[in-house]
Amino acid sequence: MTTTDRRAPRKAQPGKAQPGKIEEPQGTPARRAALKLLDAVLRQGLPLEAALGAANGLPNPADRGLARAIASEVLRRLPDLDDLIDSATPKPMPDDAKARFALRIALVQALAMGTPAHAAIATALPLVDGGPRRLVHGVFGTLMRGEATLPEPPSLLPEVAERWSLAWGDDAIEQARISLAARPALDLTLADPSATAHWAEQLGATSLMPGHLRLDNADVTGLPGFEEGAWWVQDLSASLPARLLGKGAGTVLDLCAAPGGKTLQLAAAGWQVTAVEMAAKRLGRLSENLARMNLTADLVEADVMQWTPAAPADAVLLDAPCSATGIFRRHPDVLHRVKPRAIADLAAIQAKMLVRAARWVKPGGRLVYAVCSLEPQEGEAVARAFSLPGFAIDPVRVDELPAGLVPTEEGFIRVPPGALAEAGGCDGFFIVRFRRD
Ligand SMILES: C[S@@+](CC[C@H](N)C(=O)[O-])C[C@H]1O[C@@H](n2cnc3c(N)ncnc32)[C@H](O)[C@@H]1O
Repeated sequence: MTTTDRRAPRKAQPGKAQPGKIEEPQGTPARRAALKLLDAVLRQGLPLEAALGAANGLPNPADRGLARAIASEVLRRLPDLDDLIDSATPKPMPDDAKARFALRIALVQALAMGTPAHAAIATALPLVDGGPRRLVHGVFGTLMRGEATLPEPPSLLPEVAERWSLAWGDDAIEQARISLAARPALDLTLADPSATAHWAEQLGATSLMPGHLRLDNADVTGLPGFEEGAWWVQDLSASLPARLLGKGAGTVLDLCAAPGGKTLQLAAAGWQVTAVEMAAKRLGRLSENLARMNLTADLVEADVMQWTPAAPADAVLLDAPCSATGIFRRHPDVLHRVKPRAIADLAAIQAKMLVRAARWVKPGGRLVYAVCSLEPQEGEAVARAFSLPGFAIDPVRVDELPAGLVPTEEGFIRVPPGALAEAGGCDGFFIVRFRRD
């Protein structure tokens, strides 16, 4: 971790203390915010990104960054942290006990983030003020004295390991654990793939296929090419669906479009794009992204399940709303929030959306369906169940993929956990392309 707070907790300054109010150690507000974030994800089922806006009104950006880093690290290591806590408590603490949250926050810092143990516990204890401070202090002390460690790589939540082991095999579980520990690289997509070598040199990046660059995480806005709109941030896997439609050949409907990585790709490839998105705020971001890149698309704020285009299109890309379990490396909250029931509900919506999208494809046109999900119910099962007359799978060719990825026997792209691990990995994805007679 790079965002740590190694400052020892400081006592309140004498002149500033308010009568009757116990001053908190410096650093506690960030831990309090981390607690709120974890509560929002684990108890309310909110995405961490959504909780970040709602849950912490911290004025200091460094504190906000620290709160987010602590919460993310807890989510990466939750099963292992809980095993440690359970090994040191006389009777099991409820999952949602504040004491358990405080211990998770203190332990993850001391054992995985390089925070000195005394600072980790001193800043976490106020989270249980008026409650079991002695218990929290005692459990933390026992574990520290016993030189407790967290396993590397972190363990997956048992229910996720079971689900993915059934879908992708035990080796994929090991790979998923390794990718959970690693910090994903920063991937960029170039507006002009023919300039890949030029930008790779400018940015000191590697490239896994034309139009793709990979570099260590960096301050994006400070990189060469940002201002002039030479590239945008997009995981390699997320760039594959739009690539399957090739160079612009008429009109394309980009359904469920924001924040617009695929809209940008399609517009840059010369398509006449209509981007449909129902979330107004996200559509605003798409519009800003287009402006920075100096690209154009018709933007429609609408629910794909209600909206109908004025005319069919030469191509339709449906990047359907999904569980997003494929992006667990950057967003470990998905591992905890996404339950089998939600996956089944999403799969039902995706199947309906795909049929709707298909009706808007001109004869001779193509349809791409994609989800950033590692759940076969949302990917393979939706593709196999799709049976509109006149449509057939247009199998993906190996030369359309980065070296190391191959299409499945059915012609799908399935990016499982651990794909391209030696090159730095990529998000889990499912993609299928159909052609209409
Ligand atoms: C996976 S994200 C899309 C990512 C996007 N295609 C990109 O490349 O940047 C799914 C998007 O679908 C939108 N969405 C969900 N249900 C929708 C619906 N019924 N109609 C339109 N948009 C929808 C969500 O607001 C979200 O922005």
